[in-house]
Amino acid sequence: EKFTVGDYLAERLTQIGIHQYFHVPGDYNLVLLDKLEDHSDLVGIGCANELNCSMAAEGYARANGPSACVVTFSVGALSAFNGTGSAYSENLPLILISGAPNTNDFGQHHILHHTLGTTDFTYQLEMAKKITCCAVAIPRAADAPRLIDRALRAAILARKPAYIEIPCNLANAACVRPGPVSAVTDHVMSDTAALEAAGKCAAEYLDGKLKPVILVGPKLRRAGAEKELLKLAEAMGCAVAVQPAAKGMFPEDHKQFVGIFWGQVSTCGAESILHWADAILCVGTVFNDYSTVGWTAMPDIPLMTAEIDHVTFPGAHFSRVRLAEFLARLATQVTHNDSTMVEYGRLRPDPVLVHTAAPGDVLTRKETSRQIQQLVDEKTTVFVETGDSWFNGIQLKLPRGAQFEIEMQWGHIGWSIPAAFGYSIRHPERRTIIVIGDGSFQVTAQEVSQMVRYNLPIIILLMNNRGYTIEVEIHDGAYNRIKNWDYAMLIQAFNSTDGKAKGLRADTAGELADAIKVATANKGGPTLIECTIDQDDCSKELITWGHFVASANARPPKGGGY
Ligand SMILES: Cc1ncc(Cn2nnc(CCOP(=O)(O)OP(=O)(O)O)c2C)c(N)n1
Ligand SMILES: [Mg+2]
Repeated sequence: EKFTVGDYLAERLTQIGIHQYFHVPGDYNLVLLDKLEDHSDLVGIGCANELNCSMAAEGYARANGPSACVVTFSVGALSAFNGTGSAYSENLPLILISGAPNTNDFGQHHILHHTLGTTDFTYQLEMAKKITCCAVAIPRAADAPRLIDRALRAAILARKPAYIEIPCNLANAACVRPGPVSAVTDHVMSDTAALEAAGKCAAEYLDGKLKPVILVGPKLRRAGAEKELLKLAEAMGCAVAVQPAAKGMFPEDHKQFVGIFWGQVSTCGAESILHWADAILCVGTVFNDYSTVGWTAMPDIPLMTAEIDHVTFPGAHFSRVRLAEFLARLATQVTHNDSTMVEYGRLRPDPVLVHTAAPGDVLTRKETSRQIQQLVDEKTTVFVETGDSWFNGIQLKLPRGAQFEIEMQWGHIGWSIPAAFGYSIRHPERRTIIVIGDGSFQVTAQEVSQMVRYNLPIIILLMNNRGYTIEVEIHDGAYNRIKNWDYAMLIQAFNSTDGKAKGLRADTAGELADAIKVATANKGGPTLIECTIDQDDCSKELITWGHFVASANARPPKGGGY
């Protein structure tokens, strides 16, 4: 049996830990899909469209590390670019694989279907170069091993997406078998001298401070350094705050957890201790306009930042220092200093009494959050979608083991439906819950049908506040109104004759409680619960945050702009 380029790719994908890949077929990738399907350790998962396919791969990557999305040329890839952009901005090694025109058509002035109708087919590779850390197009079968290995290795080292373009007549072309996978997966370890120096300098720097704290950012998990961070935090004994995009990356039941630091919309009084500190060790942090509440919550002291592959603090920079190794090294050298925890003990806000609505009460956002909170246990992963769901989700208390997924950097509405689907394909043993607004749901609703097909008991809490409320709070206009759907009924449509999904609607607190009982009992498929809440029932955090983001967007151009 001839070993081919498609077999080479299939073998490498399984070797780097991918066992399910997401695809939408098209005539430029059918032979390639045959090859991937032939591999005994690979399972192809079909999606309704390439946007959702790429977002499913993005969600799979959150659970697995590497992930793969296989699409057809141009009409497929350009939609998949959106999930690729999400993977880039969220630091996930998604491998975007696209079929491409027959090599005999290149340079022959042939006009081909699915292309722009010109004889230049290079535009897709050029675009892919901008949104990946490595983009390759295989020109001949002999080049396939070198180029495929280069792209996969780049993605794994950088935790960024890579792009591989395979002409439709090369997938089945003869190819050599791959060499040891360590050539692709072995990490570049820290430079020992740099690691040594960084640990020593950082320990001295922190020793010179009276009240150091740690701020955890979303790149911590991408660097695989959560365990080392926990050890360092316990060695220091200081307060640990978490950025909203990193929620769940430090245990919230830990005695040193002081809340989500998000400026004026922080939780548990985290901002009070961040502002009191005289040193902030920022681990994998991302300070963007949303996480700094329109630039109003940038810490105002010089920062010490530990990144995936370097460390900097006032007067120092150390390259080639891998985050996990740096944190482990520092934990052995740092002096215990719990001054910020002592102070936090005096600042910690009193626990808020959460009101329990009566069963007949009209359903509110707060009551919905209270009931969702009861669903979250150590085996639960909560996906929160762009919208007021961000603010409601951030308030959830995560028990040890509970996971939280959010897409605050890319912020593509609708991401959570396909992403949670992809995540759940990799972690069917976890309870996956999605908290999503009506506007976002309308973007990618089709992928609920894959949850039906694969009998995934995902619970979707659809917060129907009749429109784009997060946008209303930033800047309102008629464009923020949308057509309402019968969301519960839509789920019946996805069932057709054989599905096990349930679509429910809750107008009162009692109906929500009953619906949640039905959802947790429904093991054969997804359950969507449409929570009808008042259009103005949105979090005060969103309103506050919206004001600052709106004014950040409204800053006039420098020098009058002409
Ligand atoms: C792909 C994409 N297109 C447009 C936007 C802008 N945007 N951000 N949030 C929204 C509205 C979200 O509305 P919902 O999901 O209903 O959420 P809430 O009403 O805020 O609970 C838009 C239209 C976006 N974030 N992503
Ligand atoms: Mg809405």
